[in-house]
Amino acid sequence: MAGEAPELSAQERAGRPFPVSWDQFHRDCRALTWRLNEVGPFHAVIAITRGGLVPAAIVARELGVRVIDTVCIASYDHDKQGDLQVLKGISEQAMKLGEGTGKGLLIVDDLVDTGKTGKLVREMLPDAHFATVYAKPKGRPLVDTFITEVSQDTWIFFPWDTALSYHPPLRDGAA
Ligand SMILES: O=P(O)(O)OC[C@H]1O[C@H](OP(=O)(O)OP(=O)(O)O)[C@H](O)[C@@H]1O
Ligand code: HPA
Ligand SMILES: [Mg+2]
Repeated sequence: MAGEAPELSAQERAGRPFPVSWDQFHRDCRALTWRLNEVGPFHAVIAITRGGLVPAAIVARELGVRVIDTVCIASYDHDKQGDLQVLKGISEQAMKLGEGTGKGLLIVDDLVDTGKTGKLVREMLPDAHFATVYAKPKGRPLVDTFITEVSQDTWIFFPWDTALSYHPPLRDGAA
């Protein structure tokens, strides 16, 4: 409709940028593993793709878990969330390892934001342990273990989505 304000993306609504470097991400994943080590052992890691693949690899390496499965979900088109689409479910083998309910399985994702993705996976594996590296308040109640909470109006920029670029100085003309 004419004159109607354009819909803001999640990133535009999220005023604060929170850039994360590879180093920082690796450190945060290791910190997550320290906590998870007290909860396990786990039979398998279930990565929520695609963002969960990176922390899942690091966590599985640290915990000595060699069985890694994926649940493939698409929801955000860049930074706008649409309907959740399950492109691939959990494998029969991993389901068996989790006794059909996810017992002894570790679900890993990079973050929870609204919690919609996490909720869907929890419904598939109600007894699994759900871990994320970062959590925003709306999604936080869904997560069993996480490392850093950021405010709901923060947008996390992951190292695989970003590149080094010039940043102008804060003060005009200081360049
Ligand atoms: O808590 P929510 O509001 O559901 O958002 C969190 C999910 O959104 C992102 O994934 P995305 O759907 O962008 O896909 P990707 O992992 O392939 O980037 C992120 O990796 C989480 O999986
Ligand atoms: N950063 C990157 N991807 C996301 C976020 C975020 O803050 N929220 C949902 N998907
Ligand atoms: Mg994701």
